[in-house]
Amino acid sequence: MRQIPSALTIAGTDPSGGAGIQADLKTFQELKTYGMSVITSIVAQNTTGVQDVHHLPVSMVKQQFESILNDISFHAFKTGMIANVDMMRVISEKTSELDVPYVMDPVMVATSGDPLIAKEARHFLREHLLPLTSIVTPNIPEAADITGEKIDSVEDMKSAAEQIVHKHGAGAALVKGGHMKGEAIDFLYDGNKMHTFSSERIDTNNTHGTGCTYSAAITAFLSLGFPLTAAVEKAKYFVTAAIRHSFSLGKGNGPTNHWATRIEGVTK
Ligand SMILES: Nc1ncnc2c1ncn2[C@@H]1O[C@H](COP(=O)(O)OP(=O)(O)O)[C@@H](O)[C@H]1O
Ligand SMILES: Cc1ncc(COP(=O)(O)OP(=O)(O)O)c(N)n1
Repeated sequence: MRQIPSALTIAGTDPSGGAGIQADLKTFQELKTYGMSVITSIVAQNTTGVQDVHHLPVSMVKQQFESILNDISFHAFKTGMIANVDMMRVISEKTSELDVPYVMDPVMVATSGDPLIAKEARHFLREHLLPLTSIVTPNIPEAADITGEKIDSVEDMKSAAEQIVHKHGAGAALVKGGHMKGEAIDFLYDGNKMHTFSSERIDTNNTHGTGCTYSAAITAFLSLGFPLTAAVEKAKYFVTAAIRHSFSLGKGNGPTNHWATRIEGVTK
């Protein structure tokens, strides 16, 4: 008998519930995956931006991770906001001992423009964490930061995806086109082949937490046993439905709607 699918997220919090750990756990739940979490930073944020951040001591991040590792196994895990090099070092040490798919959302800056990780942490992420991933899911500014090259076209997106795998050692790279105009096109390069996932662009500003939700959905589908390309295809469908049913909340960019994806039958 297969165990209940389970997944872990290592990330920061969002009290308004649209991004971070909260979005990840809602996504796992919708996709019938038992969710667990290691909190890296407590972020005071809402739909308008980030008001304050408290990074947990690295010993506490390590202890949370060990509490899980010493007791429970899981089928896949993801990382989101990892604020500094000390936290990244601990996470990379533990990750190199694991043998389950690792999905990295290389969170750097919130859509509001507020930085979420230290500048010097970007270098560590690129050098030490990326090579441990099964897949990394950068948006366009994040992909440009990793490769050091501008991304202005779909050709640039594809080239970034290839470089992130061949030059920087990621297992696979999904470069997301949410920040481009026109269709919402993402490119997955798996080391051999380029795959394209596209949807119509939905006319909404309520996209807070889309990257978190997408990477959490990929993690959930991997924990359910789907191969990588199928997991991304299903996750794209899931995040598109969540954006289609996104709603106004607060004074800024509202969240995607994890629950409403049931309306479209994504989670059957
Ligand atoms: N307005 C939109 N309509 C449809 N899909 C979108 C829209 N905005 C973003 N997406 C999709 O949501 C996912 C998250 O992408 P993106 O916004 O680039 O990431 P992030 O939230 O990390 O900045 C991608 O699949 C992207 O194509
Ligand atoms: C705690 C935390 N982690 C990540 C983000 C960024 O979320 P993302 O899904 O990239 O989308 P935006 O919220 O930036 O639209 C965050 N805000 N908080």
